[in-house]
Amino acid sequence: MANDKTFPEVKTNPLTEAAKKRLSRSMMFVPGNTPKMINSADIHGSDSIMIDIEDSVPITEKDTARLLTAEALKSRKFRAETVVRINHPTQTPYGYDDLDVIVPAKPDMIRLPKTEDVSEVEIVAKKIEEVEKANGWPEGTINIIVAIESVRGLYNVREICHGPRVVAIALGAEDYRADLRTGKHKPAVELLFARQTILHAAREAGIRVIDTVFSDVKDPQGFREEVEFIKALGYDGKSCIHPSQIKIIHEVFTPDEKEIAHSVKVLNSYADALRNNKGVISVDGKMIDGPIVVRAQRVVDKARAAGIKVELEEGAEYDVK
Ligand SMILES: CC(=O)SCCNC(=O)CCNC(=O)[C@H](O)C(C)(C)COP(=O)(O)OP(=O)(O)OC[C@H]1O[C@@H](n2cnc3c(N)ncnc32)[C@H](O)[C@@H]1OP(=O)(O)O
Ligand SMILES: O=C([O-])CC(=O)C(=O)O
Ligand SMILES: [Mg+2]
Repeated sequence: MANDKTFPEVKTNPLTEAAKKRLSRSMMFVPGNTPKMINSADIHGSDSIMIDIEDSVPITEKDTARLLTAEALKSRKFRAETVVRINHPTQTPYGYDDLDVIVPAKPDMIRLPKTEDVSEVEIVAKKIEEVEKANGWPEGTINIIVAIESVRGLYNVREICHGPRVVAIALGAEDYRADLRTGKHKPAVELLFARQTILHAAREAGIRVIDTVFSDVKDPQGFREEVEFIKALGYDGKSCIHPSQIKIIHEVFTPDEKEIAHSVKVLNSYADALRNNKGVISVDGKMIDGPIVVRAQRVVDKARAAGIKVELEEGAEYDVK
């Protein structure tokens, strides 16, 4: 049973509630003109599959990719969350055609790349609303993930995060680096401001936040270090381009036994303290109070979402969003 002690409300878009229950550690890009990769994508176990009809698809293949993607979505049920990256509706001549074909195929999310202004989100949201209504689907059947890939987008990020149907945001670092006129560094100092800014805007709006791709598939150690880094910043998950990167993301983002055991101890001890009218206690020599309890509950929630059984004593559960 949930404990009735309340913590500060995290503001949320109501449409995010269903989306938030999903695991969102890994989002794998799959080029939309590669039927073989689309067909096998689900077996690799990423939390989300992002079929791309934007930059991994050449102009000559846009029509094919759009139709193949729609057909795949309509003809089979994916275990993973499905996302389709469309071409931008006003920056390219392909975006409206993408929306016409992809939205009726009912992906879980549309990814709007190179988002610079909330008005662009409104174009996508309007199309989704029309299709949902025409088909009698509940509002929020299809939501939007925006990608920030330019300085202009970054400066407008707070408003974009509050755009209609926006439930998640990602950084598109390759385009962002190009716009910034910098290159790739190790560690990626050039991305720190964007990563932090996007993260803060996402938290303020109560939406999920996913980091960019790491394109060197042959450098698993470098990849792991980057995943650990963005997790430490506060990100919910990471995009990837190759199945071999999924396991690393899940290892980093799934709480381990030690972390879970400590969180359970914190929650049980705190519930016990409250029963004894104490608001602050010590567990293993460390002070425990409200914010530490919130973090412990999030560890338990993440572990359970990943399929790990975690039991807490009566009255030690919190709804921390
Ligand atoms: C800046 C940006 O916009 S980044 C986002 C856009 N980029 C993308 O979408 C790229 C996605 N990734 C890919 O296309 C590929 O991984 C590449 C081109 C990078 C490398 O491809 P390959 O050389 O075929 O990789 P590799 O041989 O190691 O693949 C091993 C297996 O995994 C499959 N695979 C590789 N990447 C993916 C993927 N992203 N999705 C699904 N399956 C994949 C291959 O089809 C292959 O399957 P098989 O063993 O059944 O033949
Ligand atoms: O969004 C991503 O991670 C991939 C991308 O388009 C970019 O880096 O420009
Ligand atoms: Mg890009």
